[in-house]
Amino acid sequence: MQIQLSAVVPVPLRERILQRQSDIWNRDVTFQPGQFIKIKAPSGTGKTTLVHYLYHIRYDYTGSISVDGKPWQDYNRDQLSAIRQRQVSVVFQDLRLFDQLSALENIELKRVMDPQPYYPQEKTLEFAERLGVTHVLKQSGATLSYGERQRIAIIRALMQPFEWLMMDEPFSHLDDANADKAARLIAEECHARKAGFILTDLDHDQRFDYTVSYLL
Ligand SMILES: Nc1ncnc2c1ncn2[C@@H]1O[C@H](COP(=O)(O)OP(=O)(O)OP(=O)(O)O)[C@@H](O)[C@H]1O
Repeated sequence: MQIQLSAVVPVPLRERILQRQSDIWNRDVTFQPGQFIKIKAPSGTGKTTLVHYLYHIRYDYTGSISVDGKPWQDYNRDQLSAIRQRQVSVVFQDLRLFDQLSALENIELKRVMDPQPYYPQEKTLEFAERLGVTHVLKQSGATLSYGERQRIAIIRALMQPFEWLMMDEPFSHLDDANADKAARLIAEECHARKAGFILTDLDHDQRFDYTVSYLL
């Protein structure tokens, strides 16, 4: 799945963005299948905005974003839902866990609604063990620490099929050892599926072997 950005400029940020250099905003950029893409973005330059545009849950921009040659706007609701079920997985900066569900239920929610789940439930337990969150699986989302929430959201994203995995500052509340463990797992899963990976971060993340690095 190829993603093409053509002269994308967020409407609310137009003035600010056009005053500075960016490798992404107002440029023509193509993300090729399987690429590992680093997007370094100083605070407030629109990192989260970009991830929302790429997942097509926000559309207040000029220019266009095309997926396999077709603008996001031309996909209907069923097609978008199928893409989010099987082709694009995301970890938002605000993680979007349900407070009233347990950590395990949060991970399982999307998988159990999938008629052809990509992985069996045992995989959740294996990933939780690898990321050191087995002991919190029964805890409610509301009681998890932020670092635990990040690891649960990462596991949830890995449990579904994807051709692109997008993560918005996924390690911001993890210490180096835990971030390294999560990065190893993410890289393994992306490579096994020949999937592309897009990571946005404030700094120069060095945990992945990136194909290309952009400044937002
Ligand atoms: N709908 C909107 N209307 C006006 N301004 C907005 C809107 N959405 C976002 N902004 C502004 O756009 C800028 C970029 O927001 P965004 O959340 O994408 O930043 P970010 O780069 O992810 O920042 P951070 O690193 O702080 O998370 C911010 O200054 C924000 O206040």
